[in-house]
Order: sequence, then structure tokens, then C-alpha cells
Amino acid sequence: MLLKVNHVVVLQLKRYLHKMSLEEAKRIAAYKAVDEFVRNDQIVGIGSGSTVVYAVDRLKEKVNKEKINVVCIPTSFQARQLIIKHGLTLSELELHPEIDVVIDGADECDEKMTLIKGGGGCLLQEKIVASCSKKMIVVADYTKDSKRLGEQYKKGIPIEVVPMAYLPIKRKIEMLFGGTLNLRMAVAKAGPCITDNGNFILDWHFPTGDYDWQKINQEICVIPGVVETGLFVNMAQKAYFGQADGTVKEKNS
Ligand SMILES: O=C(CO)[C@H](O)[C@H](O)COP(=O)(O)O
Repeated sequence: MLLKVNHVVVLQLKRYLHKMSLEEAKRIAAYKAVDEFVRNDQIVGIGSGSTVVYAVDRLKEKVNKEKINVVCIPTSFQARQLIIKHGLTLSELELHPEIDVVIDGADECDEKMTLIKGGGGCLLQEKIVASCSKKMIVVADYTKDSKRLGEQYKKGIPIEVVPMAYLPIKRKIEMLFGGTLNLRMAVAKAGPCITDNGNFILDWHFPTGDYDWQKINQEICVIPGVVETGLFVNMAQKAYFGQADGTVKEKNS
């Protein structure tokens, strides 16, 4: 009995330490990106997800300490709330259509710097903001750094779709490229997950293989009803991955 209790405690401790090490990895990556890329008088895109929270903390510290002016463009409702909560200057693409740098997380980043994004469901606005930005900098922990997409991230490639078209899109992609697409379901609501833009998300579990992601992305995007994919090809210039040993690995395009 005592042995069993000890085993459970050790397991819980291990899980806790793993979580802590991941959080620390996210923090150091995000801090480094802000330190190295944000400068006075810049328009900065604010990504979405848990790692970006650390980037916004650091940005706030930097703005206070160095008395710099930074205008922030959010990529989601979450990012907008973060900007407001930190008392940073909030703007939008209509006022600032040209962004200097966007700092964003990723679900996975392969050796060519192709990203899977949208695990948090914010892919559309994230891609729009990244497309308006001179530089896209990725911040992530070590579990996101892969040679090939799908190596570590097992939840599939998110595809944002117009609700009425989700089933035909699912069938077309399964027929064209194989694999399966699952309609993402909400966690604290009955039914599907609804994006910030009122759409659904299909998560594509693609068959293992070598892909021309640029081509696949283009082919998926022309299917009527597809709004955007979470494939970010040739968009990110640099990625920072916080490591378990406290160092930060850098990857460049
Ligand atoms: O694409 C995203 C949200 O749509 C996030 O950037 C991605 O899911 C990574 O999130 P986290 O920093 O929590 O690991």
C-alpha cells in the first residue's frame, strides 16, 4: 500500500517537474526573442498561445524600463486581452497595416522552418498578421522543434473552414491527400469549437511522408469554404526553442 502511494507521488512529482521545465523553456525563449527583436518605435504583432504570454510580460518590462514606444497588433481575442491587461498600446491593421515584427508561438517547426499553427485555434488572424510583418519570430519550448512535421505534434494540421462546408471539405481532403480530418469540438460547450472569426476547425491527421507543404497548402486553400490552413510556409525567419537545460536553441530560415 505504502509502495503504491509512493509510486503515485513520484509520478505526480515527475509530471509537475516536466510541466515546470516546459514553462521555463517557454519563458526563456520568449524573453530572448523580445530582447533581441523589439526596438523603439516599432509596430509589433502579438501572437497567441501560452508562450506568447511570457513574451508580453517581457515586452511590458522592456517598455517600462527602456521607456520605448511600441504599438501592438493582436492576432486573436486572447492577444488583444493580453495587450490591454498589460497596459500596452493596442492598435489594428486598419491603422497600422505594416508590422515590423510579430512574435508568435507554434505547435511544431520543421527543419525548413515550416510551421504548424492553430493548436489554439487562432491560425487565421495569426497568418494575416504574419503576412503583414517584415519578420516573424517563433517562440517555443523544445517539444516543438522537429525535423519533419508530425514527428512530435500529433493533433494534426488545423484548417479553418466555413461551418456549412465542413463535411464536403473533410471528404475532399481525405480523398485528395489521405488521412482523416476531425471536427474540433469545444471543451466547455456542447458542439464544435468556434473560432474568433465564427468558423469551424478541422484537424487533419495526415499520413506520414515527405510533403511539399507549399503545394499542399495552396491546393487546400482553393477548396471552396476553406478559410485558411495552419501551415505557415516560408513565413518565419527565426525560431527560439527554450531547452530543458536552461539554454535557448536558435533556428534560422
Ligand atoms: O498557433 C497557436 C494558436 O493558434 C499557438 O501559437 C500555438 O498553438 C502554440 O501555443 P503554445 O505557445 O501554447 O504552445
